[in-house]
Amino acid sequence: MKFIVKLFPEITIKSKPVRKRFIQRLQSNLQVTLKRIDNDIKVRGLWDRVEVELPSADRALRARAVELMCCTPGIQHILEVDQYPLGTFEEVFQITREVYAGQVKGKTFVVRIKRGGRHEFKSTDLERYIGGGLLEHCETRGVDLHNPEVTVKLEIRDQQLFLISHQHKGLGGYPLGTQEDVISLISGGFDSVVASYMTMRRGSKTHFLFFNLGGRAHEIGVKQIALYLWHRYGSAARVKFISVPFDEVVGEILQNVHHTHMGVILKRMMMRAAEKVADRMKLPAFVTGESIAQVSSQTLINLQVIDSVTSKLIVRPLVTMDKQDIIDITKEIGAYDFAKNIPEYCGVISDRPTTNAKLERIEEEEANFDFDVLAQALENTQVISIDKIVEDINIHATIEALTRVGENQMIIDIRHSREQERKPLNMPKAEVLTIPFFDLETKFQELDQTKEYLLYCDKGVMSQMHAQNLQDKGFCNVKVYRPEV
Ligand SMILES: Nc1ncnc2c1ncn2[C@@H]1O[C@H](COP(=O)(O)OP(=O)(O)OP(=O)(O)O)[C@@H](O)[C@H]1O
Repeated sequence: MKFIVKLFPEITIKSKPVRKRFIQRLQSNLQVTLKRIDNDIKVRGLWDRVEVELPSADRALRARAVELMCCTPGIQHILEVDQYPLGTFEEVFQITREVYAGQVKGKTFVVRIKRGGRHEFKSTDLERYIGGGLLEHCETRGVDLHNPEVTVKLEIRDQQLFLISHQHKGLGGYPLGTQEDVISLISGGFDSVVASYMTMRRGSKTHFLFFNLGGRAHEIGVKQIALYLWHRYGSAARVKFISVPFDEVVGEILQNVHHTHMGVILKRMMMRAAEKVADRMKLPAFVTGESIAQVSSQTLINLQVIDSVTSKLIVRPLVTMDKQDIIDITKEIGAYDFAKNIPEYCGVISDRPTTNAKLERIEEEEANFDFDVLAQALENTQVISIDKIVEDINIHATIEALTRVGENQMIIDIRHSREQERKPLNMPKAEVLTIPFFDLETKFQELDQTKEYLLYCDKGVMSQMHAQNLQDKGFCNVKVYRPEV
């Protein structure tokens, strides 16, 4: 089973050495991720494409490989290809008919052939032959050269015939690692999640920097979402998750800064800290999810005052985007339910925040701020490799995790319904409720509170976060269920 991976068109207009480097990177990214699903998958980078060959035609393997390639930056589309030795026109037609008969029935169609190498026929001759055959044998609605419902695609390279049976849309963008690394300031909300995704898609290894304003449950939630993004779109390269405890910085701001300036000053503190982190990692830029006027503090004047605190480049991929478009992207990339579920944790909720920050005034306010508090927060920064997040959360878990279900206990499977269908939790002896994590908080209150509930998810990360969250809200009858593996 073979795939032809077509490059994102912007790669093909690069100079020769740059294009070569990008193709090599795409090849190695695909190698890293595809080998995880089957060690015998072969990936070959060529001048105008990357070829991927699976060791078998197993359907599950094929589906996983397609899903993985569809989430890999740098790919325009993925062609699923069957390969045959090039025979006579009649043989080529018979093969084409076998693959396409069902697809062209009742539809208008066109045959398109791409040919490379020397042959004694023209592509148009073969297109006509096959088109005539399909017309005669397949109950089509006829040929339409301009707006066909189905395009029958063949490629001939030397003495090989490639028949494209399916086409999948790729992610576009540049192969991960072809652009400089960046650090994304991630709060777990819609905006920073989409901003992080956009820099990954554009080819930058994207590290995550989180300022913890809201305690352990917030941190687990943000780790979960960062892990999701990395796993799905960026796992060809390892990145860091950096967490800075910012509660005392917020406390210092609350005590010593006038309320109208708190928001801007908090962001300036974040930028100062981000600069130090970026310096340590020798990186030139960080990323935020701000967009003009989305909230009253995100005016151009305020953003300029925020920027002036650092010499690093602040990349704002969403700067002119509408909120609804941003939310739509989270749905497309599968991050909507995660982001929606992250509560607003910002402790610095300004009453009538300034929309017109003056640098002088901000600096006056900041003169009252004890910068040792910021230095201490930076001292306490934690850096972990993103692939160690699950381990880390489990090591530091504060909620008791049980391996068995006892009397008066019920399991709540909090996974997304997609996951529940894919891998049902089969426990005939226990009572299992299914409440996806995004409905949990509201539905939990309606449950019989004389019982104890054990939350279950795939890796034990979501269940820790939500159990913690419910306990913080005063529900003591909640624990985690983690079966032994
Ligand atoms: N706790 C945090 N940790 C890391 N970055 C943060 C944090 N809070 C805010 N940011 C960064 O600042 C940006 C603007 O945050 P703000 O809270 O003003 O807006 P927002 O629209 O709520 O953002 P988001 O939807 O990303 O939470 C965020 O997109 C993010 O990049």
